[in-house]
Amino acid sequence: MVDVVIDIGNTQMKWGRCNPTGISAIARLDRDPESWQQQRDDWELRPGTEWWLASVNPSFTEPLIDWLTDQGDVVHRIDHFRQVPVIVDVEFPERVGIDRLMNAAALRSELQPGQAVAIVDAGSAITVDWLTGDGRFLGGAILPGIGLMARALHQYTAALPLVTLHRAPPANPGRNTVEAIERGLFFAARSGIDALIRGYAQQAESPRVVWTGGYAPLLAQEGEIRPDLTLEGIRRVAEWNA
Ligand SMILES: Nc1ncnc2c1ncn2[C@@H]1O[C@H](COP(=O)(O)OP(=O)(O)O)[C@@H](O)[C@H]1O
Ligand SMILES: CC(C)(COP(=O)(O)O)[C@@H](O)C(=O)NCCC(=O)O
Ligand SMILES: [K+]
Repeated sequence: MVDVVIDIGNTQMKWGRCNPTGISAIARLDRDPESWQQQRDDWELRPGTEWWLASVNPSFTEPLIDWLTDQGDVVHRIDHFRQVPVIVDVEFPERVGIDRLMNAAALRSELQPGQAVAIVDAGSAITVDWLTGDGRFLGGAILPGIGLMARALHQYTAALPLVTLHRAPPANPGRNTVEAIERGLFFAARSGIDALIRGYAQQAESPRVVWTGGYAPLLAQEGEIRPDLTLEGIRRVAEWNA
């Protein structure tokens, strides 16, 4: 059974309540067990609930697994590329973040021969990955996410404030420090992603572009936003492995 899927990233964990055909509800949670209890109650989960979990952040994961086990639940982990129905064509398949492979798994059944997919996951880090039309994951790029860049600028300089990016800034020159940082954060991310997709595309037909992650709505231009892409990949891999 696949009752709930969990995607544990470096900033947040996402829970997806599953029904036989897909994900019917999503919750974003932090490290606080009280919020887990609240969500478990809201979804009326009973002891024996089966959870399928993929994580890139062990410090988040162990306390959650202990807590779920204490509730009488069953936790299955997806933590190996061999559980995933894509060919992982990189130097060290076992080192690829499992979230990146879950995104690829989510798209596996939608692939069209000859049409590659660029997968942009904009969370704590940004990943820009390449999945061929015949289901090969070819790797990609990892760059700092917007929040991470903002914190780095603040933490490693004397004068720069911590800036939160709420909306896409225009490309005119910023007339104060905050405006200047907003432009820097946004265009570093967007232009980097653009350049990568264009670069990859020189080797193939122009790709389909699929966006996910907390910052996808801010950054996405062409292509589709799929907020639950990673959870959907976990659900599919869980169904294959259950
Ligand atoms: N609608 C949103 N819901 C949740 N997080 C959001 C949203 N919009 C932007 N964010 C930001 O996205 C980040 C989390 O993105 P996410 O993809 O969940 O990261 P990760 O997988 O690395 O934990 C947070 O820093 C949060 O500030
Ligand atoms: C690149 C990541 C940090 C992204 O994590 P996220 O931003 O989703 O929290 C994660 O996929 C990871 O830890 N990867 C391991 C190295 C690799 O993918 O090659
Ligand atoms: K990410």
